[in-house]
Amino acid sequence: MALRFSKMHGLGNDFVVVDCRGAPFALDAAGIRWLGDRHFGVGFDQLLTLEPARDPSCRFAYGIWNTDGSSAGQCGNGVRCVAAWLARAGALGPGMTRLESPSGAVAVELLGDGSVRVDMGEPRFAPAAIPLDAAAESDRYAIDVVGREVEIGATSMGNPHALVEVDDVAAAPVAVLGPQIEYAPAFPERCNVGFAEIVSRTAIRLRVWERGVGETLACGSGACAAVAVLRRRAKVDAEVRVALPGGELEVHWDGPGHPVWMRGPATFVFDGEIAEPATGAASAGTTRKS
Ligand SMILES: N[C@H](CCC[C@H](N)C(=O)O)C(=O)O
Repeated sequence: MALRFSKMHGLGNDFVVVDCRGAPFALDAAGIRWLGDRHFGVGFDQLLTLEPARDPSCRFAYGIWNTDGSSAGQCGNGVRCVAAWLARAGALGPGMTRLESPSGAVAVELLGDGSVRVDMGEPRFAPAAIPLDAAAESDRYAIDVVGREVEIGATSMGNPHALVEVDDVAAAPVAVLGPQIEYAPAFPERCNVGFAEIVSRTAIRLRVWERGVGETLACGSGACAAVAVLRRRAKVDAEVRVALPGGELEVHWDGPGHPVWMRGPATFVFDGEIAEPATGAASAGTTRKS
């Protein structure tokens, strides 16, 4: 059966969006890996499935899957695309709307310039909430990464994030240290890994190694996590421009007791449909991935 989808992106963090409001998504993890394969399938950083809400305070729900077939609790660039997709379908009007992410409700608002503002909820710093294996909550942790100590900050935006401060983000060892921290024993559910260069109290540069994906051109929850960790260290102000390889996000956090606000674009690329390959062909296309 043909699978209909929309290809979208938020600052080059790209998505396949599938409308599952009428019928549940049919692909298993191997099928998701095939769909996410840029050579044998469509290709995406995340698959987003639009679903009926279970929480009565939310209009719709969305599911998030990484290219390795694993699921994620939050996706900041993705939720902006979900909102834009629903608005194009006539299902979302103006004003704030609550949407149900796998880790709870977020609120979205489509702005007149086509950008989307999102209440991403409060960052959670308690180690158990991240989850991070640490004796006590701190704004710095020294974790063991393949036999040496690396200093990180950590928080949950509904998904786990580690943050490494660097002097020069262009030279940061993202492809080496990213996967090593993603799989460090201190993170029992692995983590997304941000590398942040502080430019000023209102601007940072950020690259993110995403759990289950690799380095992406942008990571919305990663941008929120970076600002939360750096603000907790009193290194940035409440309003921060986050420059990612794919473009810029505005992030605002007033501190404990307040949600993190994120604003950025949501872009349609094309609508399409693809036939599922016969069994075997799908897995053949994914064996090259670890
Ligand atoms: N691209 C997403 C984050 C995906 C997170 C995912 N890789 C995970 O396993 O948590 C964003 O814009 O926030």
